[in-house]
Amino acid sequence: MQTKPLCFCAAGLRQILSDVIEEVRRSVGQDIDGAEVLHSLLTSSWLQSLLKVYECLQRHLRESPAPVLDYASGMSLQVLFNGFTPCVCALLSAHDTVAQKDYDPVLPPIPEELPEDEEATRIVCLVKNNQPLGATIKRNEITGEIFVARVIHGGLAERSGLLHAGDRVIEVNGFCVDGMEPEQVIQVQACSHGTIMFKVIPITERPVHNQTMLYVRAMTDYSPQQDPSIPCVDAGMSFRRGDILEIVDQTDTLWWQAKKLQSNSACAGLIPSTNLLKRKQREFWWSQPYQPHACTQTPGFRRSMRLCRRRSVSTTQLSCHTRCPSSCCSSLNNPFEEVVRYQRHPEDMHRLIALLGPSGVGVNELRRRLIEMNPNIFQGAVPHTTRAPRGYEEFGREYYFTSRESFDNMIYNNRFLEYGEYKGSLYGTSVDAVKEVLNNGKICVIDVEPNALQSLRTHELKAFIIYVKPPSLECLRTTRKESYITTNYYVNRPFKDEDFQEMEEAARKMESQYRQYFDQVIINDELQDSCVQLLTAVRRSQDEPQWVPASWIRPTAES
Ligand SMILES: Nc1ncnc2c1ncn2[C@@H]1O[C@H](COP(=O)(O)OP(=O)(O)OP(=O)(O)O)[C@@H](O)[C@H]1O
Repeated sequence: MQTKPLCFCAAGLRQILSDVIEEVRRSVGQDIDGAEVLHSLLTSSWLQSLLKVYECLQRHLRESPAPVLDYASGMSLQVLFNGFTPCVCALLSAHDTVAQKDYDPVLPPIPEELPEDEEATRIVCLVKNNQPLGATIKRNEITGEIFVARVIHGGLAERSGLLHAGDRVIEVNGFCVDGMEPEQVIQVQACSHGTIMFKVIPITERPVHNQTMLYVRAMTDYSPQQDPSIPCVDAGMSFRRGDILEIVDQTDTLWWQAKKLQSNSACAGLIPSTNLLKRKQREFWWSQPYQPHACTQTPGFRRSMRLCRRRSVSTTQLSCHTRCPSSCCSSLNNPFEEVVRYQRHPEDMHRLIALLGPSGVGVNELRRRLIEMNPNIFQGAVPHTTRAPRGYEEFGREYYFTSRESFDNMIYNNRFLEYGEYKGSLYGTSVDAVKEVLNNGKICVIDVEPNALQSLRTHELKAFIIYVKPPSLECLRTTRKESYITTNYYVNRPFKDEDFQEMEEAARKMESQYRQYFDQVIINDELQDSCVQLLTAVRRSQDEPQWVPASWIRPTAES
């Protein structure tokens, strides 16, 4: 191979590389062992990119900007005199900082007296810049030694790569911490503002963690401020039901590290693990005085006769344990629901659209308008009833008229998403009625009571749940001036202030219990705007990736 003088200018490097490639290419032709692999390596795009980066750096070194003056701040007085703003003075001062290369943090000198077992210790200096350290400590109660308990993902300590869980801390800012309480150690480190120096004995064998990516939907609320058992309140992360969390570390069986998807913080926070949260919830549940089951206190029964759903929940015989998704039971079972990103394939069945909201908010109005907008695309599900058909009604159009016996059979076989009794007749929306619409390639739009949510959230229907929320009282008064409310007695009358207050109260309860299931919230202020929002949400649900329970996609996985 021909050799060239080693020249580190970019063009020289590129020349060397192309010579080498040419040489290797010839060897490929001669069938020399390994030449093919080498050739593909040298021609790989990443090597070319690396070379480009190198070229850029070289160019920057050659053309590095030179300071205009050594001390430009001297011009400030002149600038001020001429009426320029302090911003210009600040610019000049920044110029000087760069010109004098005065931007490196000033670190304290490394102590001269190093202990004999010097190899075992490490001095770590971190520039805090008002950020939290991103590590927690613990004390060995027998020896009094202080250890790094955990390093928070994305925090200062982790980014430095110098502190690890299990490292023994000997000194902080020159203070020996052996025998100190963790709170005292925190006090010492809290006192330092610029830099902080640790003397540590690094852990000898750092465990290797193969963390898999895990995303969950919180099914409960959590606040570190209200949890006396959290190892470090400041490192804790609060979350609300419905938040999507990325679990970044499950090393500790009790305290996980997580990031909130909606937040743009690079730093993770501590949250209780599933098992710990379950334990806390059980303890809390047992500590509460007896209250009637929340499932029997469903807020805001609807007044309209949509399926007569308002109807006595007591007659629906729904088993709370299997069906009620409210916070009182299902979150006790599972405080986190594993979720995955799901994008419906254009050839797959559409996702079921389910609307819910407090009575009178306009769920039915919005549903009706959506279907009217394009009946070829949107359709409701035909309900079943045991009542006799009226003159104008047709089987399969208004209702599927059925005998009490076959209705009971359907209940027994779990074929209803929801059902209830009104004036001695049974009414219900069946899974098959929904599937019939979906199988015809249409988007099925139904409105439901919160009790039905669990039965909609299945692999089969993949319901997208839209919560219709009332706007402020003020806005309700102005937007509903011309509207009529349907009362329990089928009387239409104008809305009163009490109706709005009742609606807001029902909304508050519904949100506090079921928020975790809402895929979208629409505030129904101006009807026209709400319709547009609904249409957009429905389109997004069908065409854009959404978070759905992992069990829908991997039906065998535990959700
Ligand atoms: N944004 C809005 N602005 C003005 N009027 C509205 C708006 N939304 C709904 N309405 C009117 O409010 C009344 C109640 O609406 P709707 O029947 O849809 O309520 P609902 O949520 O289905 O509750 P219920 O089941 O108890 O009837 C209707 O007269 C409807 O036209």
